[in-house]
Amino acid sequence: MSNWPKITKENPLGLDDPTLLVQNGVINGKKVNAEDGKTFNVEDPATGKVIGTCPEMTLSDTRRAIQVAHDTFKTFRTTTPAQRQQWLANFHRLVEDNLKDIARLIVWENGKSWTDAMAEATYAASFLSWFAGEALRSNGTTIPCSLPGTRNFTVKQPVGVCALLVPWNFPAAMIARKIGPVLATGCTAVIKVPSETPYTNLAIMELAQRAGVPDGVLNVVTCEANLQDIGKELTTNPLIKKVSFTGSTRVGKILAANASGTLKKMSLELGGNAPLIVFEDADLDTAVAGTIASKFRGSGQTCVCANRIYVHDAIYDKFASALADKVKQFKVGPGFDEGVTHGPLIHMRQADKVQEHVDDAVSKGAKILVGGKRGERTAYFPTVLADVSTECLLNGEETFGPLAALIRFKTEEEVIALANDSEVGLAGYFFSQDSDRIWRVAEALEVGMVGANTGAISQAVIPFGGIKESGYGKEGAHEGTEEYMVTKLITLGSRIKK
Ligand SMILES: NC(=O)c1ccc[n+]([C@@H]2O[C@H](COP(=O)([O-])OP(=O)(O)OC[C@H]3O[C@@H](n4cnc5c(N)ncnc54)[C@H](O)[C@@H]3O)[C@@H](O)[C@H]2O)c1
Ligand SMILES: O=CCCC(=O)O
Repeated sequence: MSNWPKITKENPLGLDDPTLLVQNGVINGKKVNAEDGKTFNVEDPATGKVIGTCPEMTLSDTRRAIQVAHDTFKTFRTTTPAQRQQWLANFHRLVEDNLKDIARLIVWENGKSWTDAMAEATYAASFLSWFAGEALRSNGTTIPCSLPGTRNFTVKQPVGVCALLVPWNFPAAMIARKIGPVLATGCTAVIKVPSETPYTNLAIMELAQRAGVPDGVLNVVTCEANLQDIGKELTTNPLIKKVSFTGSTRVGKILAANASGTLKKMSLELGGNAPLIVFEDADLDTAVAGTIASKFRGSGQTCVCANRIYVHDAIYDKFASALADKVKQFKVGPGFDEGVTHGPLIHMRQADKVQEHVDDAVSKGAKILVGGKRGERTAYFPTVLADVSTECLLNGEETFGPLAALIRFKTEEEVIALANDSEVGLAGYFFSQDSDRIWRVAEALEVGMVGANTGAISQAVIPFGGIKESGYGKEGAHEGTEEYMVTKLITLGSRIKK
């Protein structure tokens, strides 16, 4: 069955609800253009065709959005948890009702396959339902006193105005993971959406408004050329009290340096370079399925994608051939095409990087088992490389593309050292049926998240985030709510007895 939407002049992206295509920023609940009227183009990565425009918002537009979020915080912080839970529950229902349109927007601007896009839309909705519950769980504590005649309490309060900088690789799920706790805790936000994928973000904002979220709580800035100035404003303006960024480690460091001037609370979900280890005692089918789930999601453009795949010498050839057989069955093409399993990459430079990593590995002795070449425009054929050396570029930086690089190892000690030899530590995976080894390796891997006998870890209920240069702070789970709150101590004395 083809997933191509029915396109007309009035409904150029073929949405069931064409009013979900919003081509404006949002300030104080109003759809706005840039103050100077400038726009930038949004393209379909599969064809390079322009699918619409968005305002090239400016520094003064951004300052206006920040002021509105600041003013709105004064009242929004006083709303009850039950009221905010209701807004989030309505919002969740509206996203569920419009999953197909959200998936269509993801395919149009990010390029994902239809199956991947539907999975992302569903994943996005799950954050709203989780954080609807979290709105009711912002409990403080009572603490036994060590000072006579006093009592200690803590209360959780919203941190204030948040700057949310979201990436293009999960245009629905990442904004949902950040605005869920903003709404649950009573914060307000200015959201800088990526120039590659603004429409999915803006459709979700439209649904938030329809769910009853008050004007001024969620404000959206769209920009392309003005990115650096706006990024700086959002991380230096004193009215902003928290910054949450998902993107590259390079940009995360710039933003953290900016934010240090006013000591903002920060969450950074940055690059990964995930090791995936297949031990000699792994169940082969589980290991192959887990590797595919981890490596090829979003055509490899996921921060938790396996990047270095270490396979024990004793099962190396069997594993390599089983993985290659599965990858040969993938179909690459525009995300709406029938049977397409993997869409194009987001940019030409992303496809160039995959080619660079393949060429480098081959020049150092790797063999191409499948793929190893580009498709139409930004597309890259899912690739399996065998006999990859530990000296290749991909050992030091994530490919962020559909390249499975198989590296041979002989001992557990050796492979743990290789896996941990990285500046980043977001996710790590391994496959083994030995329960002692499962605990030993899970505890030894220097990462924020471990998948043992699975390649799929992402859920709204888990504390998602890394260590080392993969950043700090967690998203999702109760930890993800805590990131948007501050703990205030109240010590209550009693009247002195005469
Ligand atoms: N952790 C993730 O989920 C994630 C997402 C996207 C990209 N990446 C990493 O980044 C690499 C390159 O992707 P890219 O070319 O989009 O990366 P990039 O570093 O240019 O940009 C990453 C994100 O940061 C934003 N950004 C860039 N400069 C900014 C600034 N000065 N102020 C504020 N925001 C800014 C961009 O809009 C984008 O959303 C990928 O190969 C991958 O390693 C990681
Ligand atoms: O790539 C960033 C996040 C992906 C995920 O939540 O699984």
